[in-house]
Amino acid sequence: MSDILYNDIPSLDLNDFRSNDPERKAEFVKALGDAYQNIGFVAVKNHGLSDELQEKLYNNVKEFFRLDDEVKKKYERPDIAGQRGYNGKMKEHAKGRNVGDLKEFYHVGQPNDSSHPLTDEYPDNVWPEEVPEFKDACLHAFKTLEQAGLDMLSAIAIHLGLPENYFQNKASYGNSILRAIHYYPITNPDEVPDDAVRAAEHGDINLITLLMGASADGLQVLRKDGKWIPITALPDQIIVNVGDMLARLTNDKLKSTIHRVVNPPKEKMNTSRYSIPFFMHPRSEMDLTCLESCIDEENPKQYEDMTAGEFLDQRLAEIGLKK
Ligand SMILES: O=C(O)CCC(=O)C(=O)O
Ligand SMILES: [Fe+2]
Repeated sequence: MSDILYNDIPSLDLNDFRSNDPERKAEFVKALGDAYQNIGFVAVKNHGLSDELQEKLYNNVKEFFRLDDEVKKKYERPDIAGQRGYNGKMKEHAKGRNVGDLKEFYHVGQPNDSSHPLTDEYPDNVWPEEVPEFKDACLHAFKTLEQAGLDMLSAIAIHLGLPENYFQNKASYGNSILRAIHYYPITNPDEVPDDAVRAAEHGDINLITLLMGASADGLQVLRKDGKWIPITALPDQIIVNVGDMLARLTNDKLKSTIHRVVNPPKEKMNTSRYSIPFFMHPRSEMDLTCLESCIDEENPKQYEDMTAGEFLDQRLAEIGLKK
């Protein structure tokens, strides 16, 4: 299985897993496990986000990014490493790089829930007063993607031989982030640094990422033979990929595959691209120590023991968001 070179990422139907038909469920888990041990990415339909919700979300996100930079800057929160609110152009760079990405983005985190004991762990969300429906659309998408993510993690747990509910109390009400990204138009390509790109190659930090909007050109994944494969999701699919936290926990049995967003050709540099990833994080206290079942003579332990919170802090410093 691990020798296969995919030309495209596998497509799955989340309703197969959500059905009570043991055969459909088992086939879903098998296909997911095979894909995650190989290329680390799948495309998934029946994720629960309706067309109406996606349209409402994108309309509000576009309206926000159309505001003047001076207005958007009111919503910056450098004191919390930009983990809520607006992050300006070229602020973030991939680990190991100095040049910032050609993007601006807005972070929405776990909403406060006074009935939850962890509510004080999370900073308050920031909402733009100029776009009144932004809040409602983001929170609705957050909760829908969180549920889809929990279902994906149940399937991953089964694949790993863990109890189906292994991730539930670790990843429900976790430190997840919905990130609305605007890859802004470049009117004068000569003005940006030669090596600046929309999103330089990177692995995601979190457990899994659920990505809305990969139907637009630009996203590519690095296949293990070194070839970049363009991702072309259908409009009714989201992309779900393994992040570095899940790779750590599984001692790289599940692959956090390097990916990037390339610039359009010069004549199209003055166009926008939007995407909305949901970075599914566990609660900060989750222990990411490699699972014993993923360590053997052929696969010696790759990572030191760390909690999710410690790993996140380390990475935020490495990508320029935390000083
Ligand atoms: O914009 C995309 O299609 C992907 C973005 C991404 O990889 C990220 O934000 O981690
Ligand atoms: Fe990413």
